[in-house]
Amino acid sequence: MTERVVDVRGLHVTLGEQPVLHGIDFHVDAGEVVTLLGANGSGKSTLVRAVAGLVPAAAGDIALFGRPLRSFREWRRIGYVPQRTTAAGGVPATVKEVVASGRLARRKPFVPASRADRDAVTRAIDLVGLADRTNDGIDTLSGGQQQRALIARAAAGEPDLLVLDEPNAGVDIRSQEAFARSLRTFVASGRTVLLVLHEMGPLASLVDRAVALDSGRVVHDGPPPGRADAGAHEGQEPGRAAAARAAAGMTEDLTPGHGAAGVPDDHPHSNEEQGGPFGWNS
Ligand SMILES: Nc1ncnc2c1ncn2[C@@H]1O[C@H](COP(=O)(O)OP(=O)(O)OP(=O)(O)O)[C@@H](O)[C@H]1O
Repeated sequence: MTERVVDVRGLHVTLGEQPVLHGIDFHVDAGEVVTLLGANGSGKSTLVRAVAGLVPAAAGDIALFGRPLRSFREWRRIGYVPQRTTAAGGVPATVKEVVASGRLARRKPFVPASRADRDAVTRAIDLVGLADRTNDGIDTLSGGQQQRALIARAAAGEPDLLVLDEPNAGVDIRSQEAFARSLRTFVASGRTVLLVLHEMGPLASLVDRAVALDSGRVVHDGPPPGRADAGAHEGQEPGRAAAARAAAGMTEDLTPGHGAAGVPDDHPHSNEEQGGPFGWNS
């Protein structure tokens, strides 16, 4: 049976005085790539932050890898990349140092990095296509490259679930494509991804399922918008997805012509990169 990696039931979240999520039911199964979509302020970041244990639930339940959040301790199984932050942060650090910091949860305290730690860092840097920038200062990288370094930092911990909040926001198309390639390698090893997106862009062919939020409620859970079977999923009558999409304020960017339609043959689960050059299976 497929493992349920994220299981959210009846989740309510209130921030300050404001109710933000209103009874969210939502799940991610092992090996899935699930995207959260929706207009600004619909609650996407709040939902992933709740899943990452960063904001408390007012009501409802969240389970990770089959364990209730309150007793979940295996945080090293989760790599979380928050919404765009600068990787530099005023600290003079190289790409390698930033990425290596993502390995700390796997290391024993006060013991030098093992061969496995060093290899994991090298693989993560390769994964996001920054091998030629390994020893460069993080502040010399473009915004998109810094974002890739943060993704590599999350990947260095070899998580089973990668949670990414708008990894492509403000990122140049070259970095978006590099990220899509690295994500394809990551999911080819059966790992799981939950990500917030505004536009699917080069990631369209990787996404298995889209969950759209509108004002803190789920209004669509099924094939990504624009895909041929969208709206005919889980008993939804055709056309409902389009209505949900409109309600969620989604634009034509998510519709055919922007890559969401016509899923190419190189879908991750049948991908020639199976196992990957970076050893995600190891
Ligand atoms: N710390 C906070 N205190 C009070 N309200 C907040 C807080 N953080 C977010 N909100 C509100 O919660 C709602 C959902 O915000 P959230 O950031 O989750 O939406 P989003 O869908 O991720 O938006 P965006 O696409 O702009 O990032 C918004 O109305 C926002 O103003």
